[in-house]
Amino acid sequence: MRIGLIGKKLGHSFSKMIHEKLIDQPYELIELDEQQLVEFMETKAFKAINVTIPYKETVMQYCDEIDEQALAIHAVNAIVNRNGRLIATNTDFTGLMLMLKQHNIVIKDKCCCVLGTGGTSKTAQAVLKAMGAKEILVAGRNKPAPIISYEALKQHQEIQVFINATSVGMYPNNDDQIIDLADFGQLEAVADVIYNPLTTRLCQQAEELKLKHVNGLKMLVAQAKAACEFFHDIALDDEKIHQITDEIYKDMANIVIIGMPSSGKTTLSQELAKISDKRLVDIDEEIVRREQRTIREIFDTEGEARFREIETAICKDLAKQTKLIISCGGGIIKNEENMRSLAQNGIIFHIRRNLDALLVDDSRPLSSSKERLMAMEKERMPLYQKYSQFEIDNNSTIEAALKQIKERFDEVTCN
Ligand SMILES: Nc1ncnc2c1ncn2[C@@H]1O[C@H](COP(=O)(O)OP(=O)(O)OP(=O)(O)O)[C@@H](O)[C@H]1O
Ligand SMILES: O=C(O)C1=C[C@@H](O)[C@@H](O)[C@H](O)C1
Ligand SMILES: [Mg+2]
Repeated sequence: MRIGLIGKKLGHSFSKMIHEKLIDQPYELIELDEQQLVEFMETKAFKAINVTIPYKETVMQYCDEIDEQALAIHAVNAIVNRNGRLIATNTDFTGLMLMLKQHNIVIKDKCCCVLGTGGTSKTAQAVLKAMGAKEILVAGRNKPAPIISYEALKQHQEIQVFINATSVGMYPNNDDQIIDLADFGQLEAVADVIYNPLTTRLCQQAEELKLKHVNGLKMLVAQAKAACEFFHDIALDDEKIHQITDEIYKDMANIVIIGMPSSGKTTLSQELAKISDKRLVDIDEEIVRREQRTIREIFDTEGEARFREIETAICKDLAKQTKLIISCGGGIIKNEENMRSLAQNGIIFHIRRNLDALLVDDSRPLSSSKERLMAMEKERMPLYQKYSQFEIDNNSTIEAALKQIKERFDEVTCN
């Protein structure tokens, strides 16, 4: 009997990967159109299923028992077939609650606001209620009161916690952000249900403002863990949630390599690619490939400003992808926007090599003499440091630098 996830489009789902890490049992992604759904539910030819968009409400009519939470939310995401009886629950509820608790996001007696009015918003509202929120505000577009418009939200200075239950900021619209967190003086924490990108703009701003924040990957894993327990009637350790979230985070994350010209970025990126299953891309090479001309030609004919524009466009495009090793041009840090984009899915390593070892290169206008390199280092070093999570000393062997990168990468956890 089958176990898996049903939904309309499942190409991007992580559920198979997560469930197979939770328990040694096959888990299928089962795409169904509306017609196929009816047959699938009527024949009950499954042992247990998760349900995702757009069928979380539709499946309710086939269930024999639906628990209180799922009824209150009016959505089901997990169904188990017990001798022909379909028993249903909503583990998104459990997942979101676990995620908030594990990140010490206090809800009790707080004024909370859910962004969005769809199914996930209903789940979030139910969780906040169950966790004892003092007040639950809901913001949405073109909806009558009590839904608050995004424009009017600023008037609610009492908000302490936001939960983003919209898809604003989700791939491929990674630059979008639904509200400006700086408008809210009492704000303590932000939870975002989105997990692609790994860090949304909203979470990036929360980080800048030193607010507690958490992304949707943990919720996804936590709801899968609850579903797995429900399906197999077992109890799993909560620690599994952290462990699997971190594994997926590291698996998906890009490794971004920055540093001064000739500090060793390309060499180290190539070595890294040999020992990982991430795909190597070099932004400078990508520019040449897409533009069909050399960087020198772009500089000479259209100037540095135009080169930087092209670099930013390609950088943003690559930054949206996952599982890459991105070797950057030395000047990538000149534009803050580049670094914000790269940080959404990336772990950024700064390769540091002593000025004496850097190559003077006549053919490069910006590093054509020792003096120019020195001036460049003075200008850029604070930026390399500001934008990197880890600094890697590359003054010994390549192997030694590679070892540092591997060790630092192993330490990384999903926030
Ligand atoms: N630890 C090291 N030991 C010896 N040689 C090194 C070391 N690191 C880098 N190099 C050498 O320095 C030169 C520049 O390295 P590489 O091309 O990887 O740098 P880069 O940062 O990619 O430079 P660019 O800014 O041109 O892209 C290469 O010849 C490389 O072999
Ligand atoms: O994308 C997915 O794999 C899922 C998303 C949510 O709807 C979950 O409720 C569902 O169990 C799995
Ligand atoms: Mg290089």
